[in-house]
Amino acid sequence: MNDANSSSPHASRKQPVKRSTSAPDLYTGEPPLQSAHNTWAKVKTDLGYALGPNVHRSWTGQLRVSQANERIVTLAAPSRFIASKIEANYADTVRRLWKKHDMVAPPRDIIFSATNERSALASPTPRRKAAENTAPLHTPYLQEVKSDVPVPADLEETKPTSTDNPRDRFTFDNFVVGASNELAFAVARQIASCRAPQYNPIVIHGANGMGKTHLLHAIEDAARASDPSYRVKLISSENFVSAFVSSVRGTGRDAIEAFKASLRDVDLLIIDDAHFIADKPGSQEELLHTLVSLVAQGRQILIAADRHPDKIEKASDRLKSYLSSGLVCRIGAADYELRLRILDRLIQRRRASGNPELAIPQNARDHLAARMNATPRDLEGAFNQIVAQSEFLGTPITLETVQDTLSDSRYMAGQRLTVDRIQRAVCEAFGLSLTDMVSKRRARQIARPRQVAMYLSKKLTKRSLPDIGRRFGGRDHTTVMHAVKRIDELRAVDAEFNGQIEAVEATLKT
Ligand SMILES: Nc1ncnc2c1ncn2[C@@H]1O[C@H](COP(=O)(O)OP(=O)(O)OP(=O)(O)O)[C@@H](O)[C@H]1O
Repeated sequence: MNDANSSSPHASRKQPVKRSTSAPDLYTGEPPLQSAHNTWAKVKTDLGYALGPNVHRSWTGQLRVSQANERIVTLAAPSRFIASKIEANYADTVRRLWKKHDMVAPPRDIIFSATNERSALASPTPRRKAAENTAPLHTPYLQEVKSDVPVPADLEETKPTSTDNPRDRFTFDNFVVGASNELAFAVARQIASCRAPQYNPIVIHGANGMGKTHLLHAIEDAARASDPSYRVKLISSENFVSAFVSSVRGTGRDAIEAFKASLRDVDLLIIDDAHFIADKPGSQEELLHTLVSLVAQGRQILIAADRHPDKIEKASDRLKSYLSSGLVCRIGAADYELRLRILDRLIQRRRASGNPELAIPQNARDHLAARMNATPRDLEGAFNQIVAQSEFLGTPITLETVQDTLSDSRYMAGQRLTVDRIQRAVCEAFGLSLTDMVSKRRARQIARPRQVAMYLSKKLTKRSLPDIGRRFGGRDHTTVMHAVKRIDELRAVDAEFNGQIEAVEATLKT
């Protein structure tokens, strides 16, 4: 469990641990290549949102994991041209998302190479072969922690530059503060000051893409900078679950004790995406014990989740009430003003990192901020799409190009709808709980709104009928088909009912 202690710089300095570069992942027990494939699958999904489907399909979507060891993951593109474009424009995003999905033991470097896709995927090539086949374009660090294991000479072609570090982006300075996030921001600054906890545990919640992970990383870095002896651990709940499960499956009590020690030997424990732990009772119990024990010792706990702890279905009542017992703060939707300021910050950053000439006229900015009434992540995705298009095609950004991109993209809130969002909107409109929505109950006042949600899911998302059925308590696709048909019929004959559905649709599109 060495990595679990890696948040203590002293620990790693005192006892440098030499490990085989092909050792299994300490938390999942998977071989590095398998682990990299799994992480890449998650990163790819996020890239589709972050960069937009078109950019992703043309560039990052063409990457494949070709090699991986504990420290270096090589992503291979079909050609050197594509690899170099990705390195120049999207590497930062790939590295940041990789770190997000592999918080516990991220590789130190991610390399973009041009290589023969098929042979690279067929099997991990020996090092010499890698030197022949791959042409790494860059080797930036994913984390500053130095390893005592020498980097293979063939992979140490170029040295990192400080601007390559994705963590540079997730700072307090880069976080734009507005009415919807000022409480979370103030709380984050307070936590990063490493003072004795005033509130404990602290929960920051908000919908996806609202900046929770950004704040968590900012806290982690600022706390370490302000007091290097302050031990901070930031872990996603997914990694918590994997680590816990492998410790339980590991060899005897030692593995479990090591797991516990790794999480309890900290001054600040930060857990991201806590809602993922919801339907895992064993992990929930362990998490609760960890939190109680740390709080009792005066250690600070910070949890991020996509909703208020009370609303995390399938979380135990004890966990919910414990999480709600400290300070709970919400990051709400960004208003127009905030979106405009985030956009300005994105422009500044792009100017500083490779495109000093970048110009977006005020009317195009206004349009972008006004239309992108979704999350900061969506705004960033649309911005990346517009800027990439202009950079690749060498055309200026104008109101028309922005309008064109937005109308032809999936960035608008209405097109990024999820079944979950639709279910929540319908529940709110029809005064029903989410538990009822996905329950087996067939009372009319529950079954009808459920049908409405199924109907809207079919109409407004790209999910298949079986997929939608699964998200409604494991129902069959024929049930969804029936719902779609029934709601269509009712809309045609019942104006009031039709009006209700139009109102829900309108809410979903704002
Ligand atoms: N207030 C803000 N100022 C500047 N950038 C922001 C702000 N809020 C979010 N962002 C940016 O939006 C993107 C998404 O943020 P982040 O990943 O932190 O969201 P999240 O709430 O953790 O989402 P998820 O729950 O899906 O993990 C990041 O690139 C982040 O830097």
